[in-house]
Amino acid sequence: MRPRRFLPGGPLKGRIRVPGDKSISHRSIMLGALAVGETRVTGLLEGEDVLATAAAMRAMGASVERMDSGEWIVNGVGVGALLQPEGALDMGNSGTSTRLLMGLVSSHPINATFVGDASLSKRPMGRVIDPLSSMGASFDVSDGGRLPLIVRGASPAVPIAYRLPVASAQVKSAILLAGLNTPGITRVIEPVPTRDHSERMLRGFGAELTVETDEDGARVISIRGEAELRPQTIEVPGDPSSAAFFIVAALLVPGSEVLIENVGLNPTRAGIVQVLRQMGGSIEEISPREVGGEPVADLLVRHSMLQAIDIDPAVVPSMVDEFPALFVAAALAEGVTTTTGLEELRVKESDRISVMATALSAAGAKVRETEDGLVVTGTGGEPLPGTSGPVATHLDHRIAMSMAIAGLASRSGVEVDDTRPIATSFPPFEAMLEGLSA
Ligand SMILES: O=C(O)C1=C[C@@H](OP(=O)(O)O)[C@@H](O)[C@H](O)C1
Ligand SMILES: C=C(OP(=O)(O)O)C(=O)O
Repeated sequence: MRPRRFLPGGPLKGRIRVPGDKSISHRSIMLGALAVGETRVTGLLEGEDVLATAAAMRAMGASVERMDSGEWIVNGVGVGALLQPEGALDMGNSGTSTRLLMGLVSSHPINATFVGDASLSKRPMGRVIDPLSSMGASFDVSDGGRLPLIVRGASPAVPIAYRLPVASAQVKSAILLAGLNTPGITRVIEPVPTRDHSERMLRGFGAELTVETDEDGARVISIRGEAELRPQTIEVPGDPSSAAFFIVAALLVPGSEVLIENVGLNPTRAGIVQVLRQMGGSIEEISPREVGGEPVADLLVRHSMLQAIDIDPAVVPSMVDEFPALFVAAALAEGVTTTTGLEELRVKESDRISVMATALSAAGAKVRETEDGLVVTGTGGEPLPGTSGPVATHLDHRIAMSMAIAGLASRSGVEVDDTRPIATSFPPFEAMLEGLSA
């Protein structure tokens, strides 16, 4: 364990550029590995989760290399040509790697064993096993539907039309990726829209993919297999989920003014910006532009007095990973912030509702846990008292970073029990924080 106490240290000032988007980075490597020829990726997130995806694609035959310039070169094998991996695929802490790769393996004539760390081994995989089984794949898995498990791919797999029972981009993407090597049309019906990077990128790589809206307003995504993907040159925009920690920190610490460059603002991801603005946060978008087929802007964030709100559950999918940071913002807002519809947070790297309730309470915040959310009574801008001992982060990077930010907005600091998991999604987080506090 690597514990650290995060202390209040005056206003945050300066400019930063957060690392590349994690969702887009995973998909760049996976799709590059399925295209014949050379895919070039700049701005790739070099976090442990994405490196787990890279290692897995190498184990299945692709070449994935980092150049000295920082650019990544992927030479793919072609859809249908993934090789039998020799050992188990170690997914580390990464749900995205696991679920999306289970989809890929499911329609290839190979078997793969998936293993992961203690956090990932508690997370539900039944949500992808069900649809992938209907496509013909079979699974050796314990009753709970958790890692470790073996996927036995089907060849040929059979196309399905599947209505998502949970709002999950990972489940959607697993099915679409399986559809790449499945003859015919594979369809995913998505009643609640989730991040659409897979759709955008599959199209960009040349797959035949359409998105329609049915009479009930659900998105119907259809992909034709067996697809042929063409290699691409990709520039990965900055990760809004990583930017969120610095947005919240700058809003909470008096006197702060921070420019965060190159932040991806895809509408299926940018809910946190919208919600913090509704709370009165000053977040200005500068030079809006397009990077790698995604809307991007620089964000100028200034300290603001936040007002509590009832958060509309309809925005949840567009900020599903940002709730731990949002809870910290709510803890210093004026009034009572209510969140609902957050059941999915309980099956992330940790149970993010209950872990944040415990951690914020330890720091002196007033929070009440409900079945599907947290009710937070804010201090009205006063710093939180701080913790006397370490708060437990349960191998969850977003809990560690959220509580680090809570420490900046406290009187005596917040001690985080383990900062190592931060490297899964945001290796330079602590260095950037120090740079802004200096
Ligand atoms: O598709 C993706 O890249 C992701 C989807 C989300 O998971 P769910 O689909 O499980 O909600 C999100 O929490 C995760 O960080 C990344
Ligand atoms: C939920 C997350 O990631 P994953 O599901 O890929 O582990 C996250 O990064 O917050």
